[in-house]
Amino acid sequence: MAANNKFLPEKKSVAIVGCPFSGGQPKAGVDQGPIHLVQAGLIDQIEGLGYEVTFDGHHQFEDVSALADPPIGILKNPRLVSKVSKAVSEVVKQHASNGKIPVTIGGDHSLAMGTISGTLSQYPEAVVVWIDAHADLNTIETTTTGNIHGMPVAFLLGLSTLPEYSWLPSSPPLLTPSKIVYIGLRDVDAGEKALLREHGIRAFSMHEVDRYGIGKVVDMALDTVNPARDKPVHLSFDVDALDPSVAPSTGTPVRGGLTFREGHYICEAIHETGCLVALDIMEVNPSLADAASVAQTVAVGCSLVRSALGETLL
Ligand SMILES: NC(=[NH2+])NCCC[C@H](N)C(=O)O
Ligand SMILES: [Mn+2]
Ligand SMILES: [Mn+2]
Repeated sequence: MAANNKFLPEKKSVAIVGCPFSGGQPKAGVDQGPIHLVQAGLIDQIEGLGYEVTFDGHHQFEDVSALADPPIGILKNPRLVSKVSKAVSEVVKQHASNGKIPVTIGGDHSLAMGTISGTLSQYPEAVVVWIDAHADLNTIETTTTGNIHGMPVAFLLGLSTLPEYSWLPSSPPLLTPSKIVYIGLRDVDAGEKALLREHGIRAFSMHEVDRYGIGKVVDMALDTVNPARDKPVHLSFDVDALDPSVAPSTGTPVRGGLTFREGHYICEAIHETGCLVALDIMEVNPSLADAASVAQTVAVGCSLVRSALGETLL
């Protein structure tokens, strides 16, 4: 039985935002992630939890894919990523303003610029729980790859600004360092470590998961950003937070990740707060493994969504 939500109408409704987009990173296939998640029955599964589900088909990005888009510095596809995220931001805000929980299925994690800005424009007091092996905090100055999926948090915090991203407010930014917390980190670039320290951004790496256990880590993480459990929560879940043995088919796997249960526990515990207002499931790439591993990764994407929306074990 799903817990009552503190911010949403009693009639439970979810809007699926399907984002077949891969422009924030170089590997083909992550744009097929949302198609696989829907084909695996995600919508029926959410309806099975008692939600009314809106899904108007996957987002069509073709009008922007033909765009002339030379690199800015070493940033790849900078205009394309910006336009797509801006469109996603508007859709997410629209669904949120209608009292629905936007569940965005990616697609690469650059999309979180869109989803989180959409949530914050509807709920300015919302906090972000970011589950990832990576901090995705590189700025234009610190990125060594130029892949924008490693940079969305820096844009959201206003640490990176470009005229091409002027739709994203930077002074003041929508997101501030005290409103985001990370769980699952284990592959953080040197520049990102410096930024985490400099801005006092709270992060629970796999080291803390090992030391305290996931139950305590989620409590501590929520205590830092949402101590009274009275603020809306946006959960942005990169499936590479999970160990590659659990979610093998993703673009930047890193060993030593969350177990199946640790990942699902995070989603269950966020659901139990009654504060979840938006969810992202990102970086499922169905072309990077054998069929069984792809099916396993897609199934885990679906089950994380169900856990965050109130599926319980008993
Ligand atoms: N969303 C992701 N999987 N991000 C991986 C980022 C990897 C690396 N830190 C970079 O900046 O490129
Ligand atoms: Mn990641
Ligand atoms: Mn990520």
